[in-house]
Amino acid sequence: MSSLRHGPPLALHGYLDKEGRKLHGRKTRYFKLQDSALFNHRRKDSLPTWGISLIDSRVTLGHKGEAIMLQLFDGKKLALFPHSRVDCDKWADLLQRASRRKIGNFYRVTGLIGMGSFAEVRVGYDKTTGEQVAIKVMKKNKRDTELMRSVECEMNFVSKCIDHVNVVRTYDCFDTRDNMFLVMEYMPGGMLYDLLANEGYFLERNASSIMKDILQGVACLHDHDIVHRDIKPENILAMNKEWPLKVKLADFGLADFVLETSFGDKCTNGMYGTPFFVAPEVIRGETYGPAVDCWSCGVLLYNILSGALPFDGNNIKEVLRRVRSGKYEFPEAEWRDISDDAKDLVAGLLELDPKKRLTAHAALQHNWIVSTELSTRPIRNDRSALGTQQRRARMSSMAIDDVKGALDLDDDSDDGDDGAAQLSVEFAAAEAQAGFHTPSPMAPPPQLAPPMHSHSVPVQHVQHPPAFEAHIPVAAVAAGRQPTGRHDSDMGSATAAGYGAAFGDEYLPHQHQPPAEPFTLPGAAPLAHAAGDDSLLPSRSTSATVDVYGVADAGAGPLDGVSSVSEAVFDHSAPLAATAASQPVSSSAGHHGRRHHRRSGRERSHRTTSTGATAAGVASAAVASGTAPGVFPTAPHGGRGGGAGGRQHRRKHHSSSPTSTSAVAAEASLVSLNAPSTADLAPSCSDGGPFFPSAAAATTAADGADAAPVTHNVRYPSPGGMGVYDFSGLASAASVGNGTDGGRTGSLVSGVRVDSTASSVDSVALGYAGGGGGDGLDHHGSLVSTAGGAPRPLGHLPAGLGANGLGDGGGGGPSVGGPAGGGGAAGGGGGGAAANNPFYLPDVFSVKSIRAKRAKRALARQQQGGGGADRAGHAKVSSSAAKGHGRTRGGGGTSSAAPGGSHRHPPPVPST
Ligand SMILES: Nc1ncnc2c1ncn2[C@@H]1O[C@H](COP(=O)(O)OP(=O)(O)OP(=O)(O)O)[C@@H](O)[C@H]1O
Repeated sequence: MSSLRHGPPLALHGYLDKEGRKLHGRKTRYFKLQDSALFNHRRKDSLPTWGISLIDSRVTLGHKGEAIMLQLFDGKKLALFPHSRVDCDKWADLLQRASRRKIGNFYRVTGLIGMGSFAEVRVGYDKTTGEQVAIKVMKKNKRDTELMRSVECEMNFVSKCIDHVNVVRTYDCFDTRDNMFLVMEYMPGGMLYDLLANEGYFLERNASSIMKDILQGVACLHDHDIVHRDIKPENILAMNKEWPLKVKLADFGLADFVLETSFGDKCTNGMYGTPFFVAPEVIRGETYGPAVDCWSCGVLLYNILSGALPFDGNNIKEVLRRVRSGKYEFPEAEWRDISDDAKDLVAGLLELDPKKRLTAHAALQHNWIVSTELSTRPIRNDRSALGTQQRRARMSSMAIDDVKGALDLDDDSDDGDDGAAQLSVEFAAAEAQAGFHTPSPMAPPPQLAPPMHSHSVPVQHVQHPPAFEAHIPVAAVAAGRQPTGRHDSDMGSATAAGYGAAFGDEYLPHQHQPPAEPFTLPGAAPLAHAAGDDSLLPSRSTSATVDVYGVADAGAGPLDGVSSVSEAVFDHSAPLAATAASQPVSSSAGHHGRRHHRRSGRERSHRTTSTGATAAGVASAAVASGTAPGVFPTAPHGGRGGGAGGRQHRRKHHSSSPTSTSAVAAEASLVSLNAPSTADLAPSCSDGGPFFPSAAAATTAADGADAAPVTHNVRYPSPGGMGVYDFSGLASAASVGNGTDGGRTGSLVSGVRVDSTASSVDSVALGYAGGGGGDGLDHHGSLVSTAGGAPRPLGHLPAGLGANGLGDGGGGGPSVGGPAGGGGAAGGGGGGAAANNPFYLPDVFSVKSIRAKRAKRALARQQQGGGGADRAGHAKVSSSAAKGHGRTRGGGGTSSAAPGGSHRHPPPVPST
């Protein structure tokens, strides 16, 4: 019996007759019900010819109880004839249940917590109990084998319903045609490593209790014959933020079941893992068992205690070679304060021979774990490198200095391993997947990303010293009403599109409802300013810079859902707010946004390198300031980033929709703001923190028209309020674009840079929809919106790693190019790569020769300065591809987003 709250995903397979649409003749087809999706196969073992979502469909019995009549939410009908009465009842029952398996019936979703390589995670609430939950949304892409495998793994794991205090619980699973939703226990503490990174010093006692939690979780999995295979910092989450920390294992995207062999071993195979943490037997290509997790625990323990990694290197090849050798040291500088017991446990876990390695249960009995008298000597090692940003930046900077060398690992003299040839190819795949690249010798080193907002807090209104130019990235939440006028009553706001971001088609309600009134949050004064429209700019006497980043993102109730999306740093926000308050919020944003967007569409090809007044095409955005996060639904059809592609798509499928055209306008009519914290924005911010050198701006229009280097002297307060990030040289480009992709529109809400000193829109700055595919219509005609990547100030991305993409082939981010041209440039070409995200590196690698080939190609393309790679490491979009994509029109300005490739082709709508 399933312990999932709303039952396990539904499943039923079998032959049914289907009535033809035209001739009313019947055909026998093999149908597979997969939770709320129904797939039609010609034969049992053939691939599906189409799939439909059953959510909100009507299921009735017809033909004297021998037929099942399906009326899909969009009115289409389908008649199915099971081959027996019993079958008919069974199918009818399950299809009816499937029609109600909409996650939105049970959970309410709010903000974005964070994004991984294959999924995004959102906060939500159980509608019945009000309990906070985390919802992992995995957008399926059948052609992305890595992704699908990950989905399957998670599903398999869910079926086991592990209930252990050190394993993140899975409460529910909804498997729809396009997405899989995992409802999990919410872990408010976030990633363990982020907490540790802030620890000035550390006691062994603390480390021991953390390790005990981890080992207990691992032991539980092993008891259930599950091997996690991806134990790494990202996958250890904390319940709380204060000592004593309680931590749990999360993320079963690589988990597998071990099977008993005739020798009595329990093992599995497949080369999966994360380079620093992977066990040597995995790299050797052997079959392996649960011991691989123990090895990873050893790496974690070493890392937690010393702040360093036992197997490190300048590139992945080097790292893996060291892992394989199993040789590591306890350098005196880092280990002098650490007890022998601790070292002994590390050594037991980092035993090269898996048979001699400590098991999780044995490790739990180790003296260092059970002892109550551990050393109380403070360990003062620098753990700042453990922080997520630092680790990701590190990963992204791990360039392959010698690509060929990496490919020829088997030539290494110290490495006589037979599997090396195979591995060498895998390295390439791994590196390509991880977005590794070969930097140009001229390129400055990649820089850390500015503060992110995985766990965000409400915006605070603060003042900065007048002399100080502040950079204000603001997420423009793509939201608004759906083109069809549908509205989710449950949301109580016009944020349906935002919801779509998280829930795709299945979440969006299909009833017609009167549109909601725009609302304003208490304490937040909205400013609507249309990009490029000087008349709407606030007049300020002091120098200030406002950058608005747009992100297609999920919204939710009035306050929910916004605080997690964005970040804002305000300079002189009071006058801004004052001006804002006087602006006609409701429609101006949308109106101007549309107008500009259209204009941009026409003018796009005429744009030149001019950086002034290039805001056209930018989603009009409302900027809020105040003490609360603000959401400002404004335009009637607001909240859509980009537009042209969407419009075309809509025309194609929904030409009758009266609002369809206007709905596509580039309107970021909602804006949410939030800042890291009050302290983060404190006026006392001063130099002393990380300070990055200028990077040469490199912006290139996607259509090859423009290059718009803009030098900003922008500084950005660091999250700790300790210093500033310098975004001098931040490349900026007007960049709004859509990529249509097989019927999905990847749209991009763009950003605006307003420089009030000049009293004009100085340039449009690089919003990005995070490559998330942005908004679009699914094949149901529902507005869907892939949550975009979080807004990030750009400019320091390594070449070729432009877009902050995580989505599914949407617009990709128009990126602002990194320092060194190449694919990452400004929405130009590679910038539009769907998911080439240096900060969310898919650091998983696998043995797949086909992928390796692709990776090789990707590398080759990257070397040529072409497109980036999608999240699976496929080379996707090159400049030329961007130019030539017929259905993609960037929003204009100095660049447009690349088309976002062709990730997603929804299955055809069935002929009914
Ligand atoms: N149950 C949860 N509660 C709170 N936050 C969570 C939960 N699960 C995941 N997160 C957060 O969501 C973000 C994305 O998680 P996810 O597991 O998708 O990716 P990841 O582990 O960062 O990367 P990868 O996909 O490569 O494993 C991370 O910041 C993670 O801390």
